[in-house]
Amino acid sequence: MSAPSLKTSLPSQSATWSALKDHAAAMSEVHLRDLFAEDADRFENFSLRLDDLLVDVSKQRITGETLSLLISLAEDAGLGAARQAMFEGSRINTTENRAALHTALRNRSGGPVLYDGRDVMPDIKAVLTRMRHFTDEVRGGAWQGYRGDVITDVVNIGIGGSDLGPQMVTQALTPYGRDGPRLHFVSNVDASHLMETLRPLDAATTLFVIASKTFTTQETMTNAGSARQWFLSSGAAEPDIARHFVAVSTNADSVRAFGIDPRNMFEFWDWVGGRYSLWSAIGLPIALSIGMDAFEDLLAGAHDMDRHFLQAPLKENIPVVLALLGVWNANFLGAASHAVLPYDQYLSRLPAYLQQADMESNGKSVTHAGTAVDYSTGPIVWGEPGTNGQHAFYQLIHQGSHLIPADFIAPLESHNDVGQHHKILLSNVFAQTEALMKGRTAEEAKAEMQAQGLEDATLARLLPHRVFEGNKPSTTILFRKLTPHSLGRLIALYEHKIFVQGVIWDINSFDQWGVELGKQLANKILPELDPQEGEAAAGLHDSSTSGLIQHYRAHLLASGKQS
Ligand SMILES: O=P(O)(O)OC[C@H]1O[C@H](O)[C@H](O)[C@@H](O)[C@@H]1O
Repeated sequence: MSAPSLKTSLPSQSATWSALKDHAAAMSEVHLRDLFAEDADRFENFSLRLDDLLVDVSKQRITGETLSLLISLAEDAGLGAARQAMFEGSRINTTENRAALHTALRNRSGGPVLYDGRDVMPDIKAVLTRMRHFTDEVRGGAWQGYRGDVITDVVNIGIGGSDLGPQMVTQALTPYGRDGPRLHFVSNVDASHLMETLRPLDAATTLFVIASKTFTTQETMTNAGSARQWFLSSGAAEPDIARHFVAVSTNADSVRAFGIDPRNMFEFWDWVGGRYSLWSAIGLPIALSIGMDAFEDLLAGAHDMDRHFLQAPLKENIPVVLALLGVWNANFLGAASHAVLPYDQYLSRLPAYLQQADMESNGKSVTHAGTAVDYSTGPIVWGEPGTNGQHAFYQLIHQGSHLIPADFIAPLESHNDVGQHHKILLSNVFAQTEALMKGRTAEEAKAEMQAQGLEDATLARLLPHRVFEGNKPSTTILFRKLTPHSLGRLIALYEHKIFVQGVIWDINSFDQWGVELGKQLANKILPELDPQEGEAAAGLHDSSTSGLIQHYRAHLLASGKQS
């Protein structure tokens, strides 16, 4: 299918956008406390469910009218057709002329998915079968290292989408990975990352997964080359590389050129975006850790969310509603950022994962047609697990000068049912969302200080500091337990949320041209760092960049490390 046609006007020029602006102005004096006071069923009226997943949006600054207007905005944007186009393999990534078919990777329907008239499902299934065979062999001990040992450690070398997804998921599913090899992730080109990871490892029992969609990424190729050297310096010979290096890529030629046998390559395709690729062979480290059955549960969880996203009416559609609330908060209430606060230590990399998923997707300033937008697009995504964040940056969320909508994410059951820990954890989730919503009025703060017996003068001095405005929006996402299935569903929920926002803002969520310039300049500067190259840096750059280059070259000369 070809790309959808380009729009000629901005969404901000629509009548619905104006109506939303008027509505936001009318809502500006309304406090969340009033909305709860007016509607005893607000929780029921503004929470969404899918099986054991509960998404409570009642603490968002919305009314029924807000949601209706936002749904009109989604309809104006042609969300239904756009969603269909993505699932059906249209080339919705218009600047790279590609589809974004990550949903096919987890398609469990048994039906075909056509791309350019060809069903992609047989290729997907073939790779899944190869992944099953390989991971069974490694986990079962049939795959042996060059000295006949079982593999005890797997090092994934990749960056961005070839690192964050597998790393976040592997960590999140630690309880399911106890019978698999230990997983390590090396991404940074800073050699300290690689060397500290390799230091305790034995080359004879270590398997490297070189993960790169393009197989040209500077960091990954540099780390992979050094890992190969480390491996060979352990006493292994060139032919032993076949037992210890596998590749995950779309680029068979470069894999071969690197010296990895294409039989040890797990393929994926250009219609899988890097940040949407954990469902493909990029998920190999996940499958090595938790086993292929559990990996397929992860896919099944994502597929459940895909079906919900495709089928549920817009106002009951969880990714759609979360996307619309993000638009409301960003474009009509002025929020520039969005906090992701998982109350689950296993999900500690979720904020980092969602930073790439969201900010690389929706950090754009022109529409599909190339017109500059006059509204804000993707928010700054950040966060840390609770309760840690409460003792660090929550102060700013409660009393700072920025409006920071937050997602609180928590399972009802812990994998470590010890004492009161989980109840304490959940009591903090509920308390934080309540405090953010309600705040503390001057009367309440005064009464509390009077009860503490503070003198009038002290009370008057402290009062402004002890008042909380409240009215801070949050969403609470609860589910029974963190499992491969519930995690797959949660990730797909965020993927679709990001997609819907891209549709509303009329931006291409699937390219990342902004990353290119820095890469190009780094490649240009690298040879200039060599002091043997004369005065290479002079005149080629601005005075700051040249000055920094010269400073480093002078250091190399002075320290005698010329090359
Ligand atoms: O998988 P690779 O081709 O090595 O790419 C790794 C990453 O690098 C790029 O800079 C992109 O911005 C990311 O979207 C991508 O995930």
